[in-house]
Amino acid sequence: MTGGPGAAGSGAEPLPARVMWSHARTAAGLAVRAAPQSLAGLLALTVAAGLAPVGAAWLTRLVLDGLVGGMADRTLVWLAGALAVAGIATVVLPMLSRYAQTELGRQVRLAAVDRLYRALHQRLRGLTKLEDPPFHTRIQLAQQFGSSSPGDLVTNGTGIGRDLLTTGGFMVTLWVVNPWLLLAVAVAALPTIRAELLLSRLRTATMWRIGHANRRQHFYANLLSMPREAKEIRLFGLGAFFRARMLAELRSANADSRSVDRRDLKVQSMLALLGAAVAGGGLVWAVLAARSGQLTIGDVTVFVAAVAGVQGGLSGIVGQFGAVHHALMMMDHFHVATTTEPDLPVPATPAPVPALVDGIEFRDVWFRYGPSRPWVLRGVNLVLPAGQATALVGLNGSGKSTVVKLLCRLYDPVRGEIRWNGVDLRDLDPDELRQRIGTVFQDYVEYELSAAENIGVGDLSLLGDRDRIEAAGRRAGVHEALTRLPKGYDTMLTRMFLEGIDSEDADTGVLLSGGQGQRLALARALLREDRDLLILDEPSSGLDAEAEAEIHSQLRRHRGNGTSLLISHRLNTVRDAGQIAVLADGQIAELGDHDTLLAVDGVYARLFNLQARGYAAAAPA
Ligand SMILES: Nc1ncnc2c1ncn2[C@@H]1O[C@H](COP(=O)(O)OP(=O)(O)OP(=O)(O)O)[C@@H](O)[C@H]1O
Repeated sequence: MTGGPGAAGSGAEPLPARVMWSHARTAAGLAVRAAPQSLAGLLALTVAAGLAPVGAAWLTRLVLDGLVGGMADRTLVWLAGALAVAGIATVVLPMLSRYAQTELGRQVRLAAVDRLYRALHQRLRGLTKLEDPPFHTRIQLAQQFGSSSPGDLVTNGTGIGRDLLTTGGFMVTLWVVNPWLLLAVAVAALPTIRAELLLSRLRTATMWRIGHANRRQHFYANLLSMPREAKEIRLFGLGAFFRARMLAELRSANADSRSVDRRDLKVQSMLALLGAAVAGGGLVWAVLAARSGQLTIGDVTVFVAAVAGVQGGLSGIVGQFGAVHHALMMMDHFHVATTTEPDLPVPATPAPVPALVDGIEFRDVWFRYGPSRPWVLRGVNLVLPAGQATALVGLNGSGKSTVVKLLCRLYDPVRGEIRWNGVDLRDLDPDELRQRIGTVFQDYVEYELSAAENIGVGDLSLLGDRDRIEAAGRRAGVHEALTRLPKGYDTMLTRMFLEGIDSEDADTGVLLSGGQGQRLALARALLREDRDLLILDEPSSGLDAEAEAEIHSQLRRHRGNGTSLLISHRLNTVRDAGQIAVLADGQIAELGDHDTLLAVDGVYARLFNLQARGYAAAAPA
């Protein structure tokens, strides 16, 4: 769904003229807002550059006819001087306008990229659309538009303006010399225009198809070059397998673009031949006409210049029109991405997010990841009381992380509601809600930033507060490890992206161990420890048993009466939680504290006893 005009459904079919115009206006609006002065300067240069060749041709004619016809020396000198100036302008003005085009293109590109990412950030506040493959391809094509097409639009758009002026001027010239030739040149240009439009559509449809192949190709290319994946790729001997898949994607993309290039070549060659035939015929006529005295020498030169000028101008216009058409079709992806309906509806005046005094209630919550996907949650009823730790346990795939994502309002329930202190999450602004939550996600991110920044991004207002960052590092049990790094907390946690530090020095960037990385993510969440809700989705799965016990006792001590949701498969780490909820078959199957659930002798008791027996069996006799 889109918010504005047009936008082809699949992204591959031609766009109606109305939509094209609308996109052209949007592009012009971008340029006007991005750099009004550069745009005004470029327009002035374009007019001058467009008319300079016509002026030079007419002056040449006057000079030549003046020479042959015995014009006064003084007038001839003036004309020759003017011709010299026009000649210089013909050479210099295109260079200046190219510079101005590039500069304006840069500024429009900046504005386009800003608009795209601002829109993505403001409209896509959940995950649904980002996880939708066709929309994701749209975003990629919109990014592609943002990085090159604004410049193309400026260059080709003003190029068309310049060539229109030049062509118009030479057409008038041809009209004066021989109207029939003007007609022949114009008619010869018509198939060119039609062919360019068709080719442009073909190119855009091909890019859409290639977009999918390119994404897969990049995925395989990354697999083959990223250190994280390298272990498995080497161990399982997957290099040749993934390389073959990558090359297959590349070959299919190549085949697609090759077929368009071939059609391009065929059509362009035919059109060039047609143009050459018209020009050649015109030249023969002009020579014969000069011989019979119908044309002067000046007429012949201006005629030759005009035929070349009109043909060059028309083919320039048509070629650039094709490029503009293509950029506007690409702009459709930009338009769709920047005007897409928000994935999380937010009321015009969202309710203020109240402090969590009572708790959070799941009321008959149903959820699935798409209309054709199976239900993950089938009527979950659960209260997370304020001031208490709730543990959520269940088998793999039972929906625990889904509950976390719903709590953070990364999706809305399909049915039912989640109430934060009595207010439906749908009535709240997701950003404000998230301000009140600290989370360690199961698939936490290790940013390619310094260790301090990796913790600091948990609360941007504390990014420069080294004391708070180190305190969080201490509580997450990662402080010692971080201080031992080559540059302490300022060490970059990457070996890939060493900007601003000594890339020659291997010690300047490091990779943390899995457990250390997890502690770092925990420290990031702990920076938000004073928030109303702390969610820990398997925060200690990578930690050794001692560290895990230590972290949980730290959390209990520091959180005190805070509200938290803990998810863990190691049930001994959640046995102290105020209540334990067991998620099974999309519902809360059991609820109570550890002792109650053991007494119930259900799923929890079975899992707990299984783990306990495992530890007992492993212990030395
Ligand atoms: N983004 C997604 N798109 C589609 N399906 C998803 C997505 N995320 C999870 N699922 C599916 O939803 C179900 C529940 O997944 P979820 O991650 O919530 O389970 P979990 O209880 O946290 O599992 P685990 O214990 O393995 O972490 C699974 O069947 C999973 O395949």
